Amino acid sequence: MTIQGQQFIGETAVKGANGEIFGFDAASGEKLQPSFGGATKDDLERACALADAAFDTYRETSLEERALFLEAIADNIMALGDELVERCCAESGLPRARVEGERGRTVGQLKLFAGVVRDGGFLELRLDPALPDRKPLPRPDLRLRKIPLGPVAVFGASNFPLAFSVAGGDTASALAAGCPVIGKAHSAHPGTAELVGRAVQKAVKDRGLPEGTFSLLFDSGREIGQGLVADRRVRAVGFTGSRGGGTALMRIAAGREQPIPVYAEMSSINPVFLFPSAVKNRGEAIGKAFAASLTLGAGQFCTNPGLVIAVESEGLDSFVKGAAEALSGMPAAVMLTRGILDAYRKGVDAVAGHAAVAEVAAGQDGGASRGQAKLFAVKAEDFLAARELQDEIFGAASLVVRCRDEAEVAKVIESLEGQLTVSLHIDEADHAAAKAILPKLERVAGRLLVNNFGTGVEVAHAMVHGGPFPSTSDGRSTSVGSLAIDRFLRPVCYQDMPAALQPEALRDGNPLKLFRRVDGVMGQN
Ligand SMILES: NC(=O)C1=CN([C@@H]2O[C@H](COP(=O)(O)OP(=O)(O)OC[C@H]3O[C@@H](n4cnc5c(N)ncnc54)[C@H](O)[C@@H]3O)[C@@H](O)[C@H]2O)C=CC1
Ligand SMILES: O=C(O)CCC(=O)C(=O)O
Repeated sequence: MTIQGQQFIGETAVKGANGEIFGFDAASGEKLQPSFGGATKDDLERACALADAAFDTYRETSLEERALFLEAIADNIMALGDELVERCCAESGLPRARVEGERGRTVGQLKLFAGVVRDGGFLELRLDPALPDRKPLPRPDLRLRKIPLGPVAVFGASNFPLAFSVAGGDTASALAAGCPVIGKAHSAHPGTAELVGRAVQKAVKDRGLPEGTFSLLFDSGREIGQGLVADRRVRAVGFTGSRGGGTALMRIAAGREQPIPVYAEMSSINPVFLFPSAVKNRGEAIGKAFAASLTLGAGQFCTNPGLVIAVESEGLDSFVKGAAEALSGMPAAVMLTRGILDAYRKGVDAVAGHAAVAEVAAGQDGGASRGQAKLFAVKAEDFLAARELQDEIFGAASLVVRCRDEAEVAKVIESLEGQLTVSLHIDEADHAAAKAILPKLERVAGRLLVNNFGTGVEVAHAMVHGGPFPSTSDGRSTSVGSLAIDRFLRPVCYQDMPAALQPEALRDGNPLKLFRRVDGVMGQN
């Protein structure tokens, strides 16, 4: 077994001396060996000092070198083979096919970012040559490139132990931007975190990069995570998790002497709008597809469809019938951790106990150790009067909001918090009605989908996995897809800088053959 209960501080692998952490088999609750130690304040200090020391060297690696590093991480993750898959399945309770798929996504996004780095477009190079004879005033020589922000703290997510964790999207985009990364491992999957951390550490060494390019710390409480966000050398934070956790980190970051951006992905209930013609023609089929999306991964997706909105009709009834039939055959599911199961049950009980809410469908009951899928319904007027019905229930629970008419649908939209996704189920006859509400929906969410559900985010150039608060802390960006790199960059302008001092990418003659906007014109010039 290569799992040794170690964290990584630069090139060293050490067991933390600040409390004990164990992984658990999510299905049986059995404690997994070995134990892990939480980082001490000295470990935190050393990881931050190394990251800071690595920054200036790492950020000036050639684009090719950086791309090869990302590809080396991907290769090293694959080389972990079955040990990684088995440990990850045990710690998360997720089935093998899902974990293998997630590993493919993780490796795929590292390779996508290798391509983004080689392309160089993310540097956004702009040159406005000097106009010494311009009247009434000459124009100076202006050259712009984007540079990385500095060391980034990445909090691994519990629900995607590979794709949103140690070498997940936030790490890949930060490293691609040129930022050293200090990971904060999630205690729900310490063994998985160690294995992946070792793969990243090996890539740093093999590619001859400064050791502080990557560290991974464990935290037996909250102190190390909070200390990371507060450390003056850390310049940005990536986080996926609860609203409480994300907003706590936002407060720490905002209270620093030099505040820093926190890119936190938090709660989203991903409203699904059912239009009259679509539900009339195929309500039952939409209901069945909805049930599949709702229960995917035990509902532990931030893109899970937690709210369904429609005008009362027979079509809506057939949607509920289709969903109920499909759900009735769904087994209760192992959840990621005991804490997440307890939070799910509490959330479900709170909704079930609401006077205006009725249960309309349920999955199979799996006893105290499994999460049972639930579908509830409420009248729009009652939904509008009860803000708490918009709270995310992390798991396979959803709420149908029955509206009297389109005006009531509009009121529900007005009441919505920011979302990662909004789905519209429409036929051609619904296009006019859909067009009427699209501008309102654009205000609400980062991704608008038609005749589908938000679960299963494609890692691509045009993807947006973000949205207004509280779905994320900063809706101007995405955490999935190549645009994610932009979160960890800032523009710098070099005015009248002598050629010898200019960054190579901005020199006359375009020595790196990159795309640049010269005097407003884009090209390889
Ligand atoms: N919307 C989403 O994507 C997700 C939502 N969740 C929600 O979060 C609940 C708990 O799940 P977790 O994954 O454990 O999320 P969490 O937010 O409790 O923890 C995520 C990470 O942040 C750290 N953290 C949390 N609060 C902190 C604080 N105040 N100071 C410093 N560090 C802090 C934790 O140690 C962990 O590493 C779930 O039941 C669910 O409601 C969880 C995962 C994803
Ligand atoms: O739906 C997906 O594939 C990603 C979901 C996600 O980002 C999350 O659950 O944290």
